[in-house]
Amino acid sequence: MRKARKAFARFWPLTRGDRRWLLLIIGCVVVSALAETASILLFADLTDHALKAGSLSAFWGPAGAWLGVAVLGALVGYLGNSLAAWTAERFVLRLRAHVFRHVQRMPPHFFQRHRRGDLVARLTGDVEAIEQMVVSGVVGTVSAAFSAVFYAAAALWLRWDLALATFVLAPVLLLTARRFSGRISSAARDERTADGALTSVVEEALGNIVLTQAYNRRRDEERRLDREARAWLRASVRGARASELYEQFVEVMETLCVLAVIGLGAWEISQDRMSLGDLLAFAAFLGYLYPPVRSLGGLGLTLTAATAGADRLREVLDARPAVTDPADPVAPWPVRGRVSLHGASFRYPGAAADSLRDVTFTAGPGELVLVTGASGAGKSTLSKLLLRFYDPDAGAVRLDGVPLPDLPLDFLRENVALLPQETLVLHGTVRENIACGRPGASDAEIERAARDAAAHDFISALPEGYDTPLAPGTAVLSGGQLQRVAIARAMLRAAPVLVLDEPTAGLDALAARQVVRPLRRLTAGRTTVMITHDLHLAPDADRVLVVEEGRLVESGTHAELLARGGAYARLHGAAAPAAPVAAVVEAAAVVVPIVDRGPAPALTSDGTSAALSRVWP
Ligand SMILES: Nc1ncnc2c1ncn2[C@@H]1O[C@H](COP(=O)(O)OP(=O)(O)OP(=O)(O)O)[C@@H](O)[C@H]1O
Repeated sequence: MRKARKAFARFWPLTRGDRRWLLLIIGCVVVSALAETASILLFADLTDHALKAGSLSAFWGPAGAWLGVAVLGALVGYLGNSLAAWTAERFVLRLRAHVFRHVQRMPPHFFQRHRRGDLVARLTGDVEAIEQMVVSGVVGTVSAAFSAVFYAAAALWLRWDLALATFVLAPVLLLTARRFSGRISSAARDERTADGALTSVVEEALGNIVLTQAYNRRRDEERRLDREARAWLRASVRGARASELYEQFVEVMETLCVLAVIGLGAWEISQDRMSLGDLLAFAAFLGYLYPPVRSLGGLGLTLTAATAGADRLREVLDARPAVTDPADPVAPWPVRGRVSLHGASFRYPGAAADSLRDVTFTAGPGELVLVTGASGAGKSTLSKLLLRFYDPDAGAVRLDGVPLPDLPLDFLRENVALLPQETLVLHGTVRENIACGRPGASDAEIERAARDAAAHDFISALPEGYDTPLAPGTAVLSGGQLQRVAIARAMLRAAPVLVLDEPTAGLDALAARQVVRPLRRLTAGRTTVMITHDLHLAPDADRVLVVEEGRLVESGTHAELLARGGAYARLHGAAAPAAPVAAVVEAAAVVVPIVDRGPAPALTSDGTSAALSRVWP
């Protein structure tokens, strides 16, 4: 119960703005309960004066009043119930937006540690479970409490001694509900967790469909789904059984009570101490009294089920973003594009070792700095510090000499553009995918960016041109074409600083070559930090930095570092076998005009023969 109170206190503030509607709903509930009480009393009147006496003239008065009360009750009930549904859905909308806003600010490692499907389940099922507690729960409890009080008062007014005799049932109902709530709560928690796991399996299997089909993993995925579905089934059946057992127990108790009332009533009538109308009205009040008492008893059950959802949402909401906007930000200025790291060290939360150690370097306006190193050396981590996905644990990262934590995040990311390793596609047309670099850009600007990115020709050749719809995971464009769309997006952004994370990764030699020229155009005149294994771009760089196990071990031009014969020379030597092929492709491209021939083929084992076969078909 303490947990439920805590969960309630956490989410109740989100009803701000709707509380007057909640009051109105409760008002409607009270009027409805009053109308119901009045109609039962009118029914008693009709029984005693019209039915028993067989008098039609005694019928019209109470019948008219009953109809009036019924119509009023119906109108108010309709208004209250519609308002309640509207308020509940608004709450769900607001809570989901709140959680989504929070999740969107989470650092990259959060998404590596939470399964996507589980996050989806939290944003859907768990959000609704909390609504059951906070909005429907409050309305339900208040209305049940009011109804119970009215019907109990009416029963007491009719025959207080009979009423008291039947009220002994209430504590029995409440105690039973308490006993059941533990069982239902644990089943609800298991069900919510299983729901998250189930969504994750479906999401992961569909996301990996190529791997699943190519490696005949369909049976394994089906087995995984079956395992999670069975866990869900077990929890859900366990919960349903406990609820059903409780319901049926209450049902039997109520029957016992009604029988007792009829027995006592028959005896009272035989002694002439009660009229038939009064007995029927009394039985009706009891009949009306049980559902609200039952729902008050069941409130604990709803609360425990909702608490399970609240726990899962709290876990997400309590995760703190790695970085936040400064309380007192530096005023924006026209950025020149000098980025620097000063003794920066960084360890991912929960990791055993530093991913970057004491890294210092500066990239001046217009410079191209290439960062290379073995896999896992810490290159991508460097890009995360430059974009301020994380702050370093020691040292500082600066833009034009200003520490990044002093800048508004939006301003920083307007001025430092990232071209990430994976080509990211938004749900929208090709035009919208480019325009998101600078919302509000004109069609002419979008087309100019596409031309500069060598993307205009293949976009125009698409059946719907710039209006071709794209979506994450769809294969309308090849990897190289998508990369050029991403370059066009970055062109449009026109940020003074660019961070390119492996811009040619995952592309075959020909596709890689097709993005080199657009990349050169993109980086011209901007400060560029290019993270890459592809050392063919190194001679173009003003400086090459070599990272090894999180440390900056070498810095200099391509020629200087080769002459030094150190880490860079070793990396260059390791990359050497690919060089002649790339050179051949480059040379061939001068003779054979490069045209887009549809999606790039998958990389061959040596990453080269596919490219060659496309140049010399
Ligand atoms: N979320 C994370 N939590 C813990 N450790 C991480 C996380 N992300 C990366 N690391 C670790 O940090 C180190 C540097 O990783 P990083 O991705 O920066 O390497 P990289 O040089 O870009 O590698 P690659 O060239 O393969 O992309 C690695 O040892 C990696 O295991």
